[in-house]
Amino acid sequence: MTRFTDTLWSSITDIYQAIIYHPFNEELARGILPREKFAFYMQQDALYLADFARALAIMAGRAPDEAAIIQFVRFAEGVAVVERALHHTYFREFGIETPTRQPAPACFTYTNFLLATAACRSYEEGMAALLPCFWIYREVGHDIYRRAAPNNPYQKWIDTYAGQEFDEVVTQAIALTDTIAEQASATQQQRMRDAFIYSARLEWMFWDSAYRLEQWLP
Ligand SMILES: Cc1ncc(CO)c(N)n1
Ligand SMILES: Cc1ncsc1CCO
Repeated sequence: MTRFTDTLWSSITDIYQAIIYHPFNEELARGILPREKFAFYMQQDALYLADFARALAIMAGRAPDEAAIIQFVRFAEGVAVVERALHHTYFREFGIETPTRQPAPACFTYTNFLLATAACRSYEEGMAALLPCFWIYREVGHDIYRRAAPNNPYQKWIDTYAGQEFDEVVTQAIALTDTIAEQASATQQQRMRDAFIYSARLEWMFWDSAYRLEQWLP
């Protein structure tokens, strides 16, 4: 049986390919991504994850039953744990004492899309907007893990997203999305598809932004 989420994934295969072959991820896998670009990415990602956790917490407040409330609260907690472990390790390594407080355009666009969707659109759309954050990172993590150069300076990042723990969380997020979609109207399902695609595009933009060390103009 084809799950709703299978059709979501099929709709972003071109975006996913663009992500996998983006020079940021190619160079990260080969261990030759300039440290400056990874540091930029990490700083933006710290801002991103804080808002991602907020969006998950909003969804917890909107969830229709206890099981879903607990799921979203756990997701939010997991994000905070990863944020602390991963980012603080790399910040120490890069000698970053005060991480930036200024989101670059791609981060700003993405986090505000997630927060606005979680808060103001339907619960179904909120779920669909949040799903690529989980799912794309698992696939990218696995893909990079398979082709990663030995002694990769970014191995800890790769292991986080290629690991079993993250895999289990992502499987739960996909299952929850299918449960929500089963009860959704055709109109809501279409809105879920749209939200999923927007987030997938914004994922690509986030990596592209880091690769270009994107700044506000003006
Ligand atoms: C931009 C972005 N999307 C998704 C994840 C995975 O949670 C992350 N760390 N950063
Ligand atoms: C999606 C995601 N990103 C970092 S941790 C995590 C799972 C939170 O439980």
